[in-house]
Amino acid sequence: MAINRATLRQFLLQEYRTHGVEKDLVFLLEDIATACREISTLIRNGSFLETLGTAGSTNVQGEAQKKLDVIANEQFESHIRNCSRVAALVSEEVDEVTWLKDTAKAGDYIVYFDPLDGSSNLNVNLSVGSIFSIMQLPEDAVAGDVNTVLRDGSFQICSGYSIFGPATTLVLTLGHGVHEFTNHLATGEFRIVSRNMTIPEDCNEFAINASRFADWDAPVRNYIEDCIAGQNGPRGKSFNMRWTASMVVDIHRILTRGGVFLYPVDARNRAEGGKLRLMYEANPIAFLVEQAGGSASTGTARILDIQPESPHQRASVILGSRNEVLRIEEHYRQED
Ligand SMILES: O=P(O)(O)OC[C@H]1O[C@](O)(COP(=O)(O)O)[C@@H](O)[C@@H]1O
Ligand SMILES: [Mg+2]
Ligand SMILES: [Mg+2]
Repeated sequence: MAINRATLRQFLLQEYRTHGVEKDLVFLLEDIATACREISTLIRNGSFLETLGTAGSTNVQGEAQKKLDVIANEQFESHIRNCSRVAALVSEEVDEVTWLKDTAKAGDYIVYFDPLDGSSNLNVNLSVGSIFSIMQLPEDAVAGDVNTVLRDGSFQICSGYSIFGPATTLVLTLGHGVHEFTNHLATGEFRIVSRNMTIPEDCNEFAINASRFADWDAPVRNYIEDCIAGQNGPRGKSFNMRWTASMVVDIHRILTRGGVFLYPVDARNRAEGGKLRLMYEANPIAFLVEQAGGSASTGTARILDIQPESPHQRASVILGSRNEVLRIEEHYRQED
């Protein structure tokens, strides 16, 4: 059966013609798509390749690395190296910034990535994914200087994620809306399945790890209690809850049918500044959410305005349907 859905390449070349997206970025995104396809196959065959266990090493976050965290990182790095315009890599699984060039030329790319998101779900056959963000080197860039890669999220020219679930999905933005592709198994090509994904302003579904209830600050507790109070409560409507422990999967649901996702700073993670990482989790997702008409906040500030101080810093993450995020920000204001 002929599939008259544009391939990723056809879509990207249209972006090149319509929005002047650089040809090098088109090729880089195709390399990243290939890495995602490879990772998806390695995960599906994990039981036979014996890659489902732990690697015996820890990353800069102090987390025990899964074998597939390391393998996925290698896949990303090896495919991204095909693009001669990439100057630096920032990965969740590598402590230092990886510089691919000795001299830094303004406009060259920096790729930030979480090679495997939701890794606690790996050996229980639940969906996981990868997240990436692309920025360009500033005029005053200095190769080898970590400050060169510490740009705030509004400098992103592209971000996206892939999900390795029932289908292998790729969702991305180049600053002109959010678009979803599915990997067509017979041809191995990513083909477009949804253009201009939009998050409804209102919703009745929240995603939060409720087991941390006792650690939440008052604004989050008050917001969730109001939701759980249901029809007879201050919200006058019932809410549903979902939590998959894979951020990409929770976000994909929100981009598809609305909702709000919270991983706030709380009493247990305050010392680290939160759980999720700014450069390769919060920023890329915030760019997608804003491009889809949603909001992305720390509770007190816009995530994309945060000036980073270190490549692996964490952030409070509250994002999704605009009116819910505004309501949560109002709870923080009242607290202040
Ligand atoms: O274990 P918790 O507290 O539910 O946290 C789950 C969160 O941690 C993460 O797994 C962190 O990402 P990594 O798997 O890339 O470290 C998110 O995907 C997810 O939203
Ligand atoms: Mg992650
Ligand atoms: Mg990860």
